[in-house]
Amino acid sequence: MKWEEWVVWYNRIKDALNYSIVDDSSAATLLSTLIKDKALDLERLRTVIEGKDVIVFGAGPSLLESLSSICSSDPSTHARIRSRFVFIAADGASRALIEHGIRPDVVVTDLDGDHEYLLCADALGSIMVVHAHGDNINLIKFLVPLLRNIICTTQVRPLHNVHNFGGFTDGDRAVFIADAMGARSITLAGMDLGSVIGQYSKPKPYPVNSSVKVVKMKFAKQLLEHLASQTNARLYNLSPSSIEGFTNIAYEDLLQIKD
Ligand SMILES: Nc1ncnc2c1ncn2[C@@H]1O[C@H](COP(=O)(O)OP(=O)(O)OP(=O)(O)O)[C@@H](O)[C@H]1O
Ligand SMILES: Nc1nc2c(c(=O)[nH]1)N=C(CO)CN2
Ligand SMILES: [Mg+2]
Repeated sequence: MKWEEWVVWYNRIKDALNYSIVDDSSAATLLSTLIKDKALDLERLRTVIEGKDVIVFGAGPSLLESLSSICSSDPSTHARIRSRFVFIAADGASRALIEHGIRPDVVVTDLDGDHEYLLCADALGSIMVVHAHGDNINLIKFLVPLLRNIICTTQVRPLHNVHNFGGFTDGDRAVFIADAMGARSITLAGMDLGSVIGQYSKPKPYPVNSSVKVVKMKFAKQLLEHLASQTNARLYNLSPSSIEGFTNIAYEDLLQIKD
């Protein structure tokens, strides 16, 4: 999504959730300064995703069912899925993948997922797409120096080494990133959205089913439906949620996705 289009969404989200553009911008500048030229070249991410079929794993209640289906498949099916699809984990979902013995190819995070599993994913070689905002400045200071395979994003105006592909929550931002990197198809798993917050969405400083989280999920759904109206990528959804433009499919259909 181009900046001119994204800034309209950003202002809507900022106003609804009372975010500070000053704090969001300070976080981006901090991340840019911390990372200097340590960030991975964007071509590294494009090489992983361009022309490929991607699964974006969110931390919703249906995540475990999708992972169990993948892991309980016969070995040849499991191997075919693993070789054909790029696995992108949205923050807290990275813990579920690693617990199931699956290394995410990419993790999209604002660093409020389980730190042990974020650091583990980085150590396993996952590309860590780290998002800066006004409410994770301390997490940036603590975790970014510990990460090796890092690409940076912001939700305000991009900098030379901090990108803005659009998207708001880790899950929908992951879809925007996959689309920007030229994914052939994007399938959602664990992207239930709605008001029931999945167990892998690490407890934040608010009760799990808070109104804030529900507002975030609403914006995520609106953004995904907007992306669906613009992208050339084929869009599918293993989650039970209904997201306009994403075709609901059963796990058994996953390998039937045509290019
Ligand atoms: N029902 C759900 N519960 C939790 N996460 C969900 C759900 N449906 C979709 N997701 C996706 O999984 C991602 C999990 O990441 P994470 O728990 O870190 O949330 P987040 O984006 O950082 O939001 P928050 O700031 O509230 O933590 C979310 O960004 C969201 O897009
Ligand atoms: N300022 C601010 N921005 C965000 C926040 C948040 O809590 N505060 N949470 C997000 C979810 O990934 C994305 N962006
Ligand atoms: Mg997060």
